[in-house]
Amino acid sequence: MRIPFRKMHGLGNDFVVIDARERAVEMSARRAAALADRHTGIGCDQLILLEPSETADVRMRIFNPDGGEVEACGNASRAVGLYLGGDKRIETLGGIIAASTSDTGISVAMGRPRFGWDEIPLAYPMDTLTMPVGWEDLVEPVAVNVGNPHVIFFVPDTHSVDLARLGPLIENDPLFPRRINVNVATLTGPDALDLRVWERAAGLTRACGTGACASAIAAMRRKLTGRRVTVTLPGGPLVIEWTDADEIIMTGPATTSFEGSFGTSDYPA
Ligand SMILES: N[C@@H](CCC[C@H](N)C(=O)O)C(=O)O
Repeated sequence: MRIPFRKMHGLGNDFVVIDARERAVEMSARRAAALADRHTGIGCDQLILLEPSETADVRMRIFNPDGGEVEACGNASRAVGLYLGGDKRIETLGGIIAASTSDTGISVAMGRPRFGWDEIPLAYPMDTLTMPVGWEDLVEPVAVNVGNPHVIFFVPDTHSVDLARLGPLIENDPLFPRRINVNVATLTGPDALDLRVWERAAGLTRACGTGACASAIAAMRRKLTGRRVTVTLPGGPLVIEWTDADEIIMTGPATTSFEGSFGTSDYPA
């Protein structure tokens, strides 16, 4: 049997999107990891499975390239918004989010940020606005959960950080019982950040939508910026707003690259 898929990306953060709303597709960690493999599979940063939902218009399941299922993916949310069109409520493990398309791009209401040490989660209590921890030159980060867990370091220049080496050390530190996405951010203007992200289980990516949300919220909490910030990633910019209703709104592009199909016997569940 063959399963159709759509290859999409948001600012170069790329996805294999499988629409399983009409016909169920069994997804195991083994199958997700095999499909995501860039050498022997289709290749992607995350695999996205769309299923029927009882609480929203669609259920979006997100698998990292190691096959682990996770709570949130900002760039994939915009890609799914583009694919479905119009205004859609999307159920995720991190909560219900809402995507809408307009001339300026795709906006997603990503939910509320959480700051409690046990909501990140961290292994033990501490201040999440100025964490009393460090890894070499990366010190005193902010921790924010925007559906998934993030830690944000404000640095003088994101490009001078060896994120390929430090990212996995921090991601797998016992301080983070569910591991962590690692962000390094630089303030480049009154409401502008540069950002690079080491994604949990995916490594360095061209862009991370939830990383942009978490870093913008961290900058706002530290009073470095106003409540609407442009975050520029290696793949391009996203606009992040934190509304008075405590909702994070992310706006940016999404693109379809191509459509194809794979054989279930080539990628056993
Ligand atoms: N690329 C994503 C984040 C995907 C999930 C992340 N790797 C995690 O494990 O939490 C985004 O655009 O937000």
